[in-house]
Formats: sequence, structure tokens, C-alpha cells
Amino acid sequence: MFSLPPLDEVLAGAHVVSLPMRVKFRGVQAREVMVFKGPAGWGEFGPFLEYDDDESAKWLASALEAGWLGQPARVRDWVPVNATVPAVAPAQVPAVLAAFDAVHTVKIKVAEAGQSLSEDAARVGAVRHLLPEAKIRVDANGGWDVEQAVSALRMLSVFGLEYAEQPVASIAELAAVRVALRGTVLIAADESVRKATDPLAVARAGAADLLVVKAAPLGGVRRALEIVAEAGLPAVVSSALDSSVGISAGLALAAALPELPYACGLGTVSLMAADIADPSLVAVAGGMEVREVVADPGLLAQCAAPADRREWWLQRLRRCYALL
Ligand SMILES: O=C(O)CCC(=O)C1=CC=C[C@@H](O)[C@@H]1C(=O)O
Ligand SMILES: [Mg+2]
Repeated sequence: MFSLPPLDEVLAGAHVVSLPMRVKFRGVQAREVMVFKGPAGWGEFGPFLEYDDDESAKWLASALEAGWLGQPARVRDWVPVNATVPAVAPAQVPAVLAAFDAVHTVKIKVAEAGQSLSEDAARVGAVRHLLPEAKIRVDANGGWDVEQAVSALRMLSVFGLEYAEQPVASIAELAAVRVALRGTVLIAADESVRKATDPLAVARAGAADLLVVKAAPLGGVRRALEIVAEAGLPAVVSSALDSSVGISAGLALAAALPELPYACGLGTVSLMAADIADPSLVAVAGGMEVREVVADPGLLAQCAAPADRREWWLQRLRRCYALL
């Protein structure tokens, strides 16, 4: 880690915002994040509320890298971006997709708690019906066991799948699903990379065909680049339901990776009803120009979280800073 800025300097410039979602995503109705401005740019500290301090400290390292060190050199100026469809009813699919401009790749959430495989199939079918040519990937967030994953992915593969993200929870189960499907559906690891104590364990176990990498949970853009290089697997860059400031760190990662074979999951600002940058970092014509993002003072004020939530985040920042 580079030398940390003084805590007071970080606290002094911190804003806490609450961004309402247009569609509920991973149970979240409004996304709370903290952002601050350092000499190198804006950084976002937005671990999900239930994450503990050890896990959240990595998100802080990423935010401080963006604010005080700046992002590494880029090798491209434009990155392809996928649309993201939460676990909505099929009838809602057209409205969700309408929020995205020119969609070539779609990621669809499946295996949501309380839903059935036929609901997943109906949602994936609705996307395929609207977008016959698009690449479709599904993300189960580890919601299936091995047997369920194998039968679900065999069934969903009739719609044509680019890959399946984290169909099962553990690395051993990922390996078992991958063997059972024998390459008919590619397997991507997300939680098994970003929430693992060893982000390289998946690659060593041969448990996935590709890795999903997110700048904040991995501790920053530079750390994510190292992980991809060491893993030796193709990588998909994705986001963590961030504001445009957080998305810009993902964009910096996508811009700096030597190879970028897949569209990036960086389009999630389109799922939000408010943002703190104008213009927002959303995909146009299926991708994004690489750029830096500056938070807008008026929007920061409009989206400001209540005082008790601001205090909660300031305490969280102090605790996580002490862990770096
Ligand atoms: O990859 C995408 O298309 C969007 C980002 C996305 O799906 C996620 C962001 C944040 C938390 C996760 O539940 C989720 C994911 O699992 O990939
Ligand atoms: Mg995922």
C-alpha cells in the first residue's frame, strides 16, 4: 500500500450519499456510499452495509488509491459494457433494458432466494426474445448447489450463454460444476475471488474459466491488475453498484488490463434513480469512453444521507483506516 493520507484529511472531505435504485438490486432499495476528493481525484468507499471491517478495509484502500495516488496508465480509451438485469419478473424486463442504450451483452441475475428455476428461465427467455443477437450471461451469486447448478445451466443454455457467474458458493463446487458441464457453459468466479482470503485459489484449483474482478473489493486497481496477471485467466471487470465515482475506478481497471475479452459490468448507474456526477458514467452505444469523474457539489447536497447515517459511515471509515 502507498503511504496513507492523514485520516483528518480524508474525513474533512467526506460526503455520504444515499442513491435510490430504480429497481431493487441484491435487496438494496437505496445505495449508501461515501465519497471524498483527494489530490489525484475522487474516490468512493462503499462496502455493502453488512460487510465487516476487515473486508471493508480493502474498499477503503481502493478509494484512497483513486484519491491520493491516481489510477495507472491505460491501454485503451473505450470499453464495452453490459446491461444488468436484476431478478425481476419477465414483464419488467423491457423497462429495465430500456434504461440502457444499445445493448450487445446482458447479465441476468438468477437463483434469487425465494424464486424458482422457471422464473429464471422466464426472465432469461424474455431477454432473449427482446435481444435475439445479444450475448447473455447469468449470475447466480452462489445460490445453487452443484446438482441444481448443473441442471439449471443445462436448461438455461438453450438461450445461449456466454458464461455463468458464481453458480455455486465454494471453489470445490465450482470445480465440480465445471467438470460436469464439460465446457458447454463457461464458469466465471466472482465471490470466490473477491470474498476469498486468497483471490488466486480459484485459478490454482482450475475451478473457473474466467474471473470477475472488481476494483474496490480487491483493494484497488493495481491489486486487481496483479491478481489477473498472476491468475493467468481471462477477466471480466465489474462494479459493485457504485455511484459514477466508484464506477470510474472500475473503468480505470478495464482501461489498464492488457486484455479485455469481455464486456464490463460497469453499467449499473443506469439502475439508479440518482447519481452524484453530471453527466453520469453510463454506457452509450454499448460502451464507455474512459474518463475521470468529478462529483457535483449540488448533487452531493441533494443526495446527502441523513446525519445519523453520515456519522455511521465516518465511524466505519475510522475503523477501516486503522486496519490499513
Ligand atoms: O456485473 C454487472 O453486470 C453489474 C454488477 C453486479 O452484478 C454486482 C454488483 C455488486 C454486487 C453483486 O451482487 C453483483 C455481482 O454479483 O456481480
Ligand atoms: Mg457476481
